[in-house]
Amino acid sequence: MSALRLDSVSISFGPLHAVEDLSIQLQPGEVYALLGPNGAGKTTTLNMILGFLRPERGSITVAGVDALTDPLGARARIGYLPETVMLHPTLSAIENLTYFALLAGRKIDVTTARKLLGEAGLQSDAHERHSGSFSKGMRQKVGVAIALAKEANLLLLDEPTSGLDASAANDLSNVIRAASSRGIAVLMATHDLFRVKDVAHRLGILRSGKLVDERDAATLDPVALEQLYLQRLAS
Ligand SMILES: Nc1ncnc2c1ncn2[C@@H]1O[C@H](COP(=O)(O)OP(=O)(O)OP(=O)(O)O)[C@@H](O)[C@H]1O
Repeated sequence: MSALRLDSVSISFGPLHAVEDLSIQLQPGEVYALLGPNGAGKTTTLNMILGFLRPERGSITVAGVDALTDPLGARARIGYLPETVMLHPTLSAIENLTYFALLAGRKIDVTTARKLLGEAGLQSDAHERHSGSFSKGMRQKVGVAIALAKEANLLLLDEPTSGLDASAANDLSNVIRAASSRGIAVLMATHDLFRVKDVAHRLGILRSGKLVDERDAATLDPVALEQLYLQRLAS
């Protein structure tokens, strides 16, 4: 069974075709990078998978659950990392994680919380500090732990490395590889071509809401990937 399947999905905002006839399929453990310039439709695609937006046409299933007829069931199988992770500033990393995990229906103890934060790359001396003092990279690591806590079939990552330093971005690559090796599929919307080469198995290029190319990432070296990307945006 596919971890994610989009068949001929389309959505418009007034006269704008934000996503048109988009079909993508991810197998368990597969890491798929959705590339495209600003306004290409990447976030809109993630929002349709999450059930925040309803496509006008097409179908979406998450681990076999129809996301259009059962959006809550589909969302229960998704761990989502938004571009900007919002935490309660007066709560510690552990308290934020246990709180948001509970909202998602999972009760986790402190030992599990520490383990998840460690897997996400947050140093142990930050686990009990108030998150109000955290850098973007640290907040994002708590967000990763929250997404992992759901034990989802699919991780959706929106621009996961934007604004991160090289070390934090590398930590994120490790998290993605570990999730993939446990059979979790990962769909990430990104502009970060280096990260795509680093972790993705497959990539798709969106332009004006249409998938204009799809490749195995292993077939391209970083220079060829950049050339392909620029060509597809120009042609
Ligand atoms: N709620 C909305 N109402 C009207 N237009 C919208 C809405 N959401 C997105 N759009 C438009 O749909 C198009 C796709 O936007 P989207 O945010 O999906 O692009 P993106 O590829 O994620 O871009 P970025 O890389 O800048 O995040 C854009 O032209 C955007 O202005």
